[in-house]
Amino acid sequence: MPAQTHISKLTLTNFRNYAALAIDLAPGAVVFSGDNGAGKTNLLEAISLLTPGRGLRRAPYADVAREGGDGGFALHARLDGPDGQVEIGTGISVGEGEGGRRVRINGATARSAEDMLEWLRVVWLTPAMDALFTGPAADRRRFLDRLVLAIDPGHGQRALDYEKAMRGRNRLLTDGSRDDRWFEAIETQMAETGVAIAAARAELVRLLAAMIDRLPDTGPFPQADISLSGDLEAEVSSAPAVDVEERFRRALAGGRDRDRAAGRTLEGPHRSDLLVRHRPKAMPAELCSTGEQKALLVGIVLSHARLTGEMSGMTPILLLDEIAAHLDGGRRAALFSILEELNCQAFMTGTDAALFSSLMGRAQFLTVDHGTVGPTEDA
Ligand SMILES: Nc1ncnc2c1ncn2[C@@H]1O[C@H](COP(=O)(O)OP(=O)(O)OP(=O)(O)O)[C@@H](O)[C@H]1O
Repeated sequence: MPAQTHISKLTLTNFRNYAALAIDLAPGAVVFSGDNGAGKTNLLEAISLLTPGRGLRRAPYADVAREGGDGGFALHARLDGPDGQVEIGTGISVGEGEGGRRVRINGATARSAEDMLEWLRVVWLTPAMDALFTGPAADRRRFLDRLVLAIDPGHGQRALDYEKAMRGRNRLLTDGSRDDRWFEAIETQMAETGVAIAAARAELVRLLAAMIDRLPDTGPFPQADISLSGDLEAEVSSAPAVDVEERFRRALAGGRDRDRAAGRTLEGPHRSDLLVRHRPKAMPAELCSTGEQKALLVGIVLSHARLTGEMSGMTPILLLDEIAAHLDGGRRAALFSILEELNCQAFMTGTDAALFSSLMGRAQFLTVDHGTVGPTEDA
């Protein structure tokens, strides 16, 4: 079993509705309760920004800096892990723009945000993800690419590199460029990164499917069958990557006229989709009821947490926003016992602490009240 990593102290400065906050946190389950708009999700968002990317709301940094503050914000966590304590911090300073996020680890400036993954993994589930199965494929690709970080911390950068190259190609297409050498250079890069993306996704799906199989088949969180729709993802599972790269590069070169007419690149990993089926019902997830979709998603996210722990050797921090509201009593109890088995620090939010009453004595209960956080009185 992976060693537990948990946040023992969290500090927020000028972040959302918090001017200055410092809270001590216990390992295991932590329940944030409070009124609507009190700042519960903001706390989870702060923790989610201790990983690369834009956090669980994908908000511009200008939005997360406190209104009425100086335009900057800072987040800081003390982690207790298998190798002792580590301090990680991030934020932007006054006057720095969107690209100005800094990361510090034990006081030293990190090379990139990816360095945080060496110390901390964060897995989240928010109400915004309720539309994952019915919403646009782009959301599922983004979800999938975040899952891949469990097995490959370099995946985020690779996805950015591919996007950048593809935008360059799309510009050539819409400009009507016939500069074959430019096209070749960009397409070679797209083939290389695109196939690496497809290979990482295919591997993630293979490993995650094995974790999902470990969910009890009659349990409250049904097993899902997951697969990928993309040609590249299918090809890399059965052919050497160099061959797939060459095939993709030729397809891009041969597809220039078609893509010129469309005004964009029509083939590549930016078009593939994560397909999810409810196994017991043998039905596509998007046709399931709202509650069934939520239960499927919880199963996938918990399986992903388990995979992250096994691959990285440290337990991820789980952020489960408004989780209790969506689950009946039986499912809540099942969730709590899986969380205990996973041995993760798990932050859960809700307007009503009573929904978590079965965790009494086994969790830290904190009340969030518009910029302050303190122990929940009747917990
Ligand atoms: N940049 C900001 N500066 C100051 N306050 C902000 C900023 N961004 C958001 N807020 C405030 O934060 C509050 C929302 O916090 P949050 O979304 O964490 O609430 P919540 O407790 O999760 O509520 P709910 O139960 O309704 O989901 C709102 O009152 C909002 O006005």
